[in-house]
Amino acid sequence: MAPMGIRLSPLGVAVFCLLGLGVLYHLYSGFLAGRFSLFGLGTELGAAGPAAAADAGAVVDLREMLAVSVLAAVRGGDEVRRVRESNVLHEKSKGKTREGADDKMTSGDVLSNRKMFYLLKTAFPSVQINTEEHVDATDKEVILWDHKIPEDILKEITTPKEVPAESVTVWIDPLDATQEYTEDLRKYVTTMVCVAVNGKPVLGVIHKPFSEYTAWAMVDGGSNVKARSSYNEKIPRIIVSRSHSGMVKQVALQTFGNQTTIIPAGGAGYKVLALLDVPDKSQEKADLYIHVTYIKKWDICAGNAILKALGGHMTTLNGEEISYIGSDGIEGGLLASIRMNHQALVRKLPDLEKTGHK
Ligand SMILES: Nc1ncnc2c1ncn2[C@@H]1O[C@H](COP(=O)(O)O)[C@@H](OP(=O)(O)O)[C@H]1O
Ligand SMILES: [Mg+2]
Repeated sequence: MAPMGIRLSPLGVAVFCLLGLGVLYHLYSGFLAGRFSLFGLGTELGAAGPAAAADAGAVVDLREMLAVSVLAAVRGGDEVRRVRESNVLHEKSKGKTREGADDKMTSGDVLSNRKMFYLLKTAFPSVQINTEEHVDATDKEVILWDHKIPEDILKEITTPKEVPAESVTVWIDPLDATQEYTEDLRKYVTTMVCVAVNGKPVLGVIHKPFSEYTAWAMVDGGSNVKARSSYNEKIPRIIVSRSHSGMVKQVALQTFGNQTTIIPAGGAGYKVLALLDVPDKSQEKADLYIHVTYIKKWDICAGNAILKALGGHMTTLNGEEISYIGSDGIEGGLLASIRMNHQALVRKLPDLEKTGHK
């Protein structure tokens, strides 16, 4: 304690205050410098790790994301086509599915993945991107987007649609129907991009590299594809997996009767397009898409977004909506329909857990 009777000099107090302010300034400017350097590193950290590393208040425009997603699907598709035409696929197995099928990968998957991932990551460094194939950080490719939004998108979606970057999850499937790709069944092959906002599918792109057809849609935005004018709800033609079918045929026939036509086909993207009015000649048409085995979110998110944008539905077989955040896969099978009473279809289907049809 200061002894009694000592008087504080006003000059001393002023010097003391100035020193204090200096210390505070020093500390605070260091903090700000740290913040700014983190912003500068946003791209680097974002590419290597979670989106949380980038700036927290960033927003992204979904219309721009759609433009880049279409470009990514087309560029990825160019790789898919180039590798197939070279006939050097470097096919290998990543492991087995739960049912014991080979989970295949080719150079087409890897090179398409690289193009698609880096195009999206460079344009939107702060968003979370989940992709089917491993991204090799040492084999980075910076592909710049020219910031041009194609006319057909501008015509349908007339205003920007901004959302917080941290609410966005992108799902990339660089080559859907890899099994069929290795068998040279080209019509089934697609590349897909999906954008989910808070786990809800909002933007979907499905591109067919061999017929150069692209379908895109944004929920509450617009689309370049539409539903067909009629569907057969009573005796539907049902499109199902040809290489991961499980008990799907039994489930379909048990639910809709023996008159029902079952169309085995490759690729989840192809099967969603089968429900729509697609001009591509190699595209079969169906009324329903059913899948009963485990499936990954990059296989289904784009189709889910497109169906939703057009007023259709994609749910688990129990009718539950699928959340596109968190785990990579879904357990409850898949039912996709459009212009039908989806919940009535769900009620018709047997409970797979009880019937042992899973
Ligand atoms: N039981 C399962 N386990 C893992 N992946 C599955 C699966 N059933 C389907 N898929 C994947 O879902 C996509 C569509 O399957 P299908 O053609 O059999 O309908 C394929 O994606 P990829 O080709 O992208 O791997 C396939 O690998
Ligand atoms: Mg797939």
